[in-house]
Amino acid sequence: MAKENLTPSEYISQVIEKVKKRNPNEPEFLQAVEEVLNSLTPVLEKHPEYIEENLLERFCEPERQIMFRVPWVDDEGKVQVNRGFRVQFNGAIGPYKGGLRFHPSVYIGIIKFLGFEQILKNSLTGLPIGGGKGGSDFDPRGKSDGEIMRFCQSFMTELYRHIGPDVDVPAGDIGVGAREIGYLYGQYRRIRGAFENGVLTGKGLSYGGSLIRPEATGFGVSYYCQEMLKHEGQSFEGKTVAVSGFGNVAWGVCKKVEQLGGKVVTLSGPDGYIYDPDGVVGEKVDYLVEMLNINKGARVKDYADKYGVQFFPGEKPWDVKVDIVIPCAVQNDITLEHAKKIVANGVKFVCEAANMPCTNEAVQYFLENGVIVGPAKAANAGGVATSALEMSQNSMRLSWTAEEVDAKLHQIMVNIYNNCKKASEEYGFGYNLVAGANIAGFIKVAEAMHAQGNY
Ligand SMILES: N=C(CCC(=O)O)C(=O)O
Repeated sequence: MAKENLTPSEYISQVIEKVKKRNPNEPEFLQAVEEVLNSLTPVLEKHPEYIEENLLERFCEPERQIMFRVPWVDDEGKVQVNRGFRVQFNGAIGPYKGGLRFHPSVYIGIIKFLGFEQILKNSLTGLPIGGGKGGSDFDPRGKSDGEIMRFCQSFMTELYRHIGPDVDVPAGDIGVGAREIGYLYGQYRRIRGAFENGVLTGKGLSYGGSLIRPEATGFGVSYYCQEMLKHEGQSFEGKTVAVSGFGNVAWGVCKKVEQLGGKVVTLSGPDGYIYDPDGVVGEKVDYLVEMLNINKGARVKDYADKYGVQFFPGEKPWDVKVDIVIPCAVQNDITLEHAKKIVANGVKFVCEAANMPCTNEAVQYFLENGVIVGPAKAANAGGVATSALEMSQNSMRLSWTAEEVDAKLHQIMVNIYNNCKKASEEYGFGYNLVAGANIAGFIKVAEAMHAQGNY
């Protein structure tokens, strides 16, 4: 059928079928695409030209997918080989921008789901940044500092030819923290022969990093969740929060939730979860920073042993009766079964801090049962937004204070929340932040793609 004869929903179904066929065995990428496209029918009703110019199929196909070999030498002198990726998904509104994930689970499908989400997330920040993502199946856990450095140097020896401050600006994600960014940037500068510190974000303060960037994702999701609570006439004051993960994002959430009057009572890792009824507060939040050093092979059980709290081996924290759930670990952390337990516990707020932490079935169940869901592409945009603020500081060759950056971050998150709410209402979804985020994020990119011609 010619495109112009398709209804919006027929066109969306056709695009989803093509994405399935073109990207077999990439379930996470397909999950991300279906979740977004199924919100866009009213947008296509308003913009039939997007069907005529097949904009949606272009939106779901990365502009560029780069894959490369990463050989490196371990401490025993043996040559190891990993695979590196960079997906430059959509550059219509700015240079590609997105993290690097170093984790054994990484394959092209993971990078494409992350890159696809990043397009909409970066658009929602209101800042001029396109969507991209990269990484490797390299496992940093248990590696020495020297092995991490040699891997990063080899990874950048390939990646540098594809990136630049106005081309593609990588940053951290799972397994890539300030240390890795430092080694990556050092190799980039050595090869490029130019300072160009705007090429990576999450840098150390001594060479152009931004204050608040380490805390930004956790702070941002807390600000977004605060707006969700305000809409119901509530606040974090006296609230208990269940968090999964115990990395950088969880740390920022613990710190900001405490500042806002609440307390996080669970943390989780691959080994299980802890329950601390007194809350992960005060110096216990600082201990999280120590645990962040993955080289120590840190386990969340270490927290339970240190503070004498309950540890539940091999389990997830979704049985715990709390007021708010904020998943900060990995994709598909909350399944439909978990969602049923969370609803049965009377939880009314789920705010996604990790990327795609709930299955589509879990999100649907939450929405059907009166739970307010803050979607990851909106709620966890504080990290990349602060990365863009780092880029701004680098371009101007100046540094803002922590208070200035935190205030800008807070305002960005309030704007994102308001735009999600407004888009949802305007396009007939009522108060549905999930649909609103997809619509608000898509509209700006679609307008830019339309204006730039149908390539
Ligand atoms: N890992 C990040 C941050 C990416 C960035 O700061 O460019 C994300 O937005 O998922």
